[in-house]
Amino acid sequence: MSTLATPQLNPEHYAASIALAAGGSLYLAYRLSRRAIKTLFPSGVPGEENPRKLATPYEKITSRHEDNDDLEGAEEYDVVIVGGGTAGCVLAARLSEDPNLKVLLIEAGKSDLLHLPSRIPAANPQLLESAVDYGLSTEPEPEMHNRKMAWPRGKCLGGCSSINAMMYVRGPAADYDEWATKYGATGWSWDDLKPYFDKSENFTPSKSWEIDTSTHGKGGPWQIRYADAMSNIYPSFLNGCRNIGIPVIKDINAGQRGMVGATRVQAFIDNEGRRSSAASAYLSDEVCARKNLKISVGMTVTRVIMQKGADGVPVARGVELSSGAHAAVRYRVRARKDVVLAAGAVHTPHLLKISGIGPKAELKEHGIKIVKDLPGVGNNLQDHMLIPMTVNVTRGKSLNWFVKPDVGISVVLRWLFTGGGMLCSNYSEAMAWVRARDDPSMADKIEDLASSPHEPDMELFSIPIYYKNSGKTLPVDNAAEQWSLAQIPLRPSSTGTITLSSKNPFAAPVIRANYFSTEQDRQISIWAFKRLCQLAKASGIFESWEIPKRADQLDDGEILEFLKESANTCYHASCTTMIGKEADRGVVGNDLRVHGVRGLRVCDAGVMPRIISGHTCAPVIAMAERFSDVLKAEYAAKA
Ligand SMILES: Cc1cc2nc3c(=O)[nH]c(=O)nc-3n(C[C@H](O)[C@H](O)[C@H](O)COP(=O)(O)OP(=O)(O)OC[C@H]3O[C@@H](n4cnc5c(N)ncnc54)[C@H](O)[C@@H]3O)c2cc1C
Repeated sequence: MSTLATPQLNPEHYAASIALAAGGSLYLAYRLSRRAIKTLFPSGVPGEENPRKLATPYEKITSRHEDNDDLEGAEEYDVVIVGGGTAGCVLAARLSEDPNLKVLLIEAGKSDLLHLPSRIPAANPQLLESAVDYGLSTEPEPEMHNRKMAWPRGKCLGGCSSINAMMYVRGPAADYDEWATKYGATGWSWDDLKPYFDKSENFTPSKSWEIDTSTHGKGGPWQIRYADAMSNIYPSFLNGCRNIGIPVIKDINAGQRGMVGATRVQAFIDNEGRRSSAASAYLSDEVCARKNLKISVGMTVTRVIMQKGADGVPVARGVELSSGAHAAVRYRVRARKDVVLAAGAVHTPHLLKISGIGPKAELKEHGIKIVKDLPGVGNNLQDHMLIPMTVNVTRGKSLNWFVKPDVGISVVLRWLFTGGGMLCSNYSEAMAWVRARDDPSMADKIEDLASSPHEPDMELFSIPIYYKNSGKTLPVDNAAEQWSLAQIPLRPSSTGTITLSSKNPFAAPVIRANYFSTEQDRQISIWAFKRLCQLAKASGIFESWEIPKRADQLDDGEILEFLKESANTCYHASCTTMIGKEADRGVVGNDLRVHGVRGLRVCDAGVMPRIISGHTCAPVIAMAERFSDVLKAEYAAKA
């Protein structure tokens, strides 16, 4: 009978193995805790909080300080960028690549790195109404049961890119071509912007969803990938799409013509499982160490200082800034070349008006000295809505379990130490781009407002969890398996306004979105609601209706009532300082120069001539990338 030989343990080898294992564990523990400590206590946080180091204290605030445009002795920069948000971070990083340009970036909030939830992808709903949100809301919306609707806007470095849902969507190529052909925005077509989408991007391919990566950028600062910690609902969403005739396509960002189909969502999340905001991507340690770039945080620009040039044309010579509404001292800086407003589609028109540039009647009403009567400022506000519904699905599908407090702690620790797990999810799994206008039942109800007869007018969108009140209301029942499906009407015909509540720069602007103010917008949303019902039922996991109950039995009137109650902004405010001719409500020209004044540019979501049929963050970044090159070339030509 043979016996198995027992391995002989050599005591020396044994000790060495134990030492190796202990050393390895210690090293791993060190690496893991270093990551956690670095995340909790970031070093190298960008931004100077002391204004005296960057600007010149000017005078005590008096009732007449607004009439004083004196910049004598003020600290000088070549370019002063107002707003360190999505566009502002890109501009600061790219312009300061030229060591001959002295650049100042001024941000009202502080660094996003100081606000941990901003780093955690799954914490994005918790950022709304937090310290990094301005906490704005609309006026009572007449067509939405007079609801005052919350309008989040990021107040920190990175701006909205530091608080948003991280969905990376470039938008249809035809939309950019429409900017150039229909709105005369020469230089902003797809072919003009495509190289800048690529330049900004560092795409990490996914093993679970392979795409042709040649249409993406590699080596840019902005980290893009598929969020890998997903529920198992997205295949059912795609299945439902297929079953109701929506094709599944691999990549929505490939720049193809005819961008209709369903797909998985790409996100700006880095390979450490953290949000890749415009600030974390562009304001790297290397960029922040540049001697020619200064970043002022916690300072609000209260007006642009305009002086008359020798030819009588108003010129932006600098800006005034303040640490808060009750601060006794204001500071000033001079801009030798340009002041660039990148304060976003809500605050840029606000600041222009406070600085005397806007519709004459409104400026007069608030007692503001008129520098330039420019009727387009703050008009033509365009936005998308997000309107969810929720269904109950079969077991083992939804992420409702994940927001239980006891589950939460282990999930947080996993993310903190390893950068993995459910906290890497932005809840945005899959989307479909469709054309309501192609449905024969809609032919006599709506116009085709898409940028071409092949591009989408509606987005359908999968959220693998109970979703209400922009995600702020948590699931009532963690054990329930629930799935939310949302519509985002991509081509709204309703437009709104941003106006002044007073000439106090710290007073919140007045927002009127005017959602659903056209029959077109109401009809297309009723159609999308019905389409989502079909999709849910065709998904293979549908059990029953949750919000609203009896969804598929509601008549059009009841559907409209539900939509009015449950719609929120999709946070895509745009077009308030659009590129275009002055006579057509345009505020800036193709070189983003404000009409009728010199030395003043705008670069943010406000300059879009028509809201993009997609999500707005990637377009803003690409536009800021291109505009940086435009400015650098212009300055070089004059040098
Ligand atoms: C909650 C939310 C979710 C979103 N989800 C997505 C998404 O998933 N995908 C997507 O593509 N888009 C999304 N968006 C939209 C997208 O993020 C924005 O359209 C885009 O980031 C806007 O960039 P911006 O540069 O125009 O403005 P912002 O990024 O808002 O930057 C403006 C900056 O200016 C600063 N500022 C304003 N006034 C002053 C002043 N007077 N002085 C100094 N600083 C000032 C602000 O504090 C802010 O930092 C979302 C937006 C929000 C709010």
